[in-house]
Amino acid sequence: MHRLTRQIRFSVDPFGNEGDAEGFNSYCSKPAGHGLGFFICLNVELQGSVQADTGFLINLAEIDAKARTEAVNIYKKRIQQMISAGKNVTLEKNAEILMECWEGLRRSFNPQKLSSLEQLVNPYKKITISGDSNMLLYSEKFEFAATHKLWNENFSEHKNFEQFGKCANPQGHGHNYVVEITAEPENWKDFDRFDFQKKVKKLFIDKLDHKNLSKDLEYYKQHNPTVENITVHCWQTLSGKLKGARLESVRIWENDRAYCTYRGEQE
Ligand SMILES: Nc1nc2c(c(=O)[nH]1)N=C([C@H](O)[C@H](O)COP(=O)(O)OP(=O)(O)OP(=O)(O)O)CN2
Repeated sequence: MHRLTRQIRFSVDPFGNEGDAEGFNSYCSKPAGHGLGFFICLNVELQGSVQADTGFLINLAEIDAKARTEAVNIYKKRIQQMISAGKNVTLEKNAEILMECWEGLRRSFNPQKLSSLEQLVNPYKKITISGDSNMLLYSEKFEFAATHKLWNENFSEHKNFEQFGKCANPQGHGHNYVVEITAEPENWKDFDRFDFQKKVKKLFIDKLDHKNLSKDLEYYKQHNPTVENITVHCWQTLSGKLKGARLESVRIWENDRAYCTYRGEQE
C-alpha cells in the first residue's frame, strides 16, 4: 500500500466581486485570486495500490481536478458567506470547512482512499483530518535554541567519542530546535489556542530556550539530551496539561534533516 500526497494551493477573494482570477501557475496559486485574499494550502493524501501499467497510484492531474472542484468551491462559498455576513473565519469555522471538504473528497476518490487531509493555515500551524483515526487535529510549531553535549558517564572517554563523535565535544554544540505540538481539541468552539500557546511556551519552551541542556536542566542529568529524549521530555511535560485538548503528538526537529515524533508509550 502506498500513500501519495498532492499539495493544492489556491486563493479565495473574500468578497468575490472581482470574479475569479483563474491564473496559470498552480505552483503558486490556482485560482490566483486578486490582491490580498485568503491563501489556502491543502495536503491531500491518498492511499492505495500502484497500477502496474502506469506506475500511478492515481494521476496527480486527477487529484488536482477533484480537489479543485470540491475544495475550492467549498472554501469559496463558506468564506464569502462569512465575510459578507461580517463574521470572522474562526479556527472552529475553518475546521468545519476542512471537515466539509473531507466528506466531499472522500466520496470523490475510489478505489483510492483519502487517508489524510491537511490545511496549512500558515507555515507553522495546521489542521489535519486523519482517516486512520478520524481525528481532527491542531498543530503549531514553536522554536528554541539550546546547547548540549551527548555523553554517558558510564562510558569511558574513548567509548563516548566512539559513540557520540563530535557531539561529545566537551564545550557542547548548539541547535535551533523546532517543536511541533499536535493536540486533539475536545471541542473546537471552546478550544483556547492562546492558552495552548501559553502552556507550551511557559511549561516547555521557556525552560529550554537559551540553556545548556546538559548542565542547566535536571532532566538531562538522567537522560542524554538526544532529540529522542527531548521529545519524551516534552511529551511528559505537556501531557494532561492542555486545557480542553488531548496531546496527540510531539515532533522535534534538531535540524532540517532530523526529527523525532513521540505519541506516548501506548503507541
Ligand atoms: N539518534 C540520534 N542521533 C544523533 C543525535 C540525536 O539526537 N539522536 N544527535 C546528534 C548530534 O546532536 C548532532 O549535532 C546532530 O547530528 P548531525 O545531523 O549528523 O550533525 P550535522 O548537522 O553536523 O551533520 P553532518 O552531516 O555531520 O555535517 C548526532 N546523532
